[in-house]
Amino acid sequence: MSSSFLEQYVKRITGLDGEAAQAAKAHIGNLTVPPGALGKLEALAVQLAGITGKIKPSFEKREVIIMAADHGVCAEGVSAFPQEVTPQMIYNFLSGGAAVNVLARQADAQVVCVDIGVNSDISHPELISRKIRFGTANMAKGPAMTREEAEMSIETGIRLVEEAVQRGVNIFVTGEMGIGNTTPSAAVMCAMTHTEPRVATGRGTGLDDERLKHKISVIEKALKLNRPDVSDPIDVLAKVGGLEIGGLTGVILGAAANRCPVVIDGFISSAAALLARAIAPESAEFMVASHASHEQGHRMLLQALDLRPGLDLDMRIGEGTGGVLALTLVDAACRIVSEMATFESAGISGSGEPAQP
Ligand SMILES: Cc1cc2ncn([C@H]3O[C@H](COP(=O)(O)O)[C@@H](O)[C@H]3O)c2cc1C
Ligand SMILES: O=C(O)c1cccnc1
Repeated sequence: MSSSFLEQYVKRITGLDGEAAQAAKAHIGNLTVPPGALGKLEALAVQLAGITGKIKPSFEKREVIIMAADHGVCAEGVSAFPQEVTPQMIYNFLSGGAAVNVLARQADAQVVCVDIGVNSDISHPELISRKIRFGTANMAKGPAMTREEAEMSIETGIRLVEEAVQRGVNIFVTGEMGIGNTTPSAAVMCAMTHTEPRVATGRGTGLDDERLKHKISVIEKALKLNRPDVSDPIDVLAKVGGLEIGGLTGVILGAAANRCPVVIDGFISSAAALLARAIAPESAEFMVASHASHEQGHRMLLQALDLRPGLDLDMRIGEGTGGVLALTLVDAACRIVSEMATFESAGISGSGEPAQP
């Protein structure tokens, strides 16, 4: 990494608070259920304690950051939808009508939409304009962007999180919009996890068999042509990534540096998580997996991240939808530790005592 900002910034990211995590584990062990019976919710409660240093945390101020950008590789016909859907959906987000808006309202989360690289001029009083360039270049013909632009995208995500933390936000959800973005996400996954494109690549918005085959060949071509240095996440991002993927990498790093949980949405967000972890391994400890997307490759990607998703709803849309839905699991984990009775307080016999004949 050559950026001195990033190099300095990631030094702030340190691991979980082991003492708080241990205390939460001990507390959960006393709750009125058989040991371990609350499954992943217990693990989540322990993680949240380790993240915040509090046994009974709560997350009132939640934000889903939707990074929006376009992709030059769309010229190869890798998406079932045209590129103009990216700005059209941005206006939909800003007027509250998209799937993520509905689910965010249910979860009481604020939706923030960022133009980090949309290929057209868009303006709206509520749109955060941080355009780095008008879409990436076509990675099937050369690098998607320069190293400087890749670094700038990460820095943009970090700065947005820093501003949000100043406003009191204490949990983040990753979201994105960018027609074509399952293609660079699959390419990033291939590079970072040494996976074959035919395994990592899915249908995105709904490609048929023939177009899926073509998408796989475009990703193979892009990887062969650009030869991303797999030991250098910024090089991978610059050569075969996307501006929103970089922005989300920054959101994850920013959340980790501020000791906030960051709920990882679907396939695109998980590709960003791979990059964040490669830049700062301890950032992984702040990630909460939301759902297993229906997109091919996502389960394998989550496995590579060592993340276990809480939800499995066959969703394949991104935007942050799975992430905001999973806030209910975060709330559940928080409520269990703060509201449940213990064996002692409820006067219930623990498993250590012999059963009455
Ligand atoms: C109407 C509409 C709304 C969306 N919301 C998220 N995506 C999702 O689909 C796109 C990725 O799929 P692909 O790589 O196949 O283009 C991204 O924009 C992603 O956010 C949408 C896509 C569409 C068409
Ligand atoms: O899992 C996702 O994030 C996803 C899947 C398909 C299309 N867009 C997003």
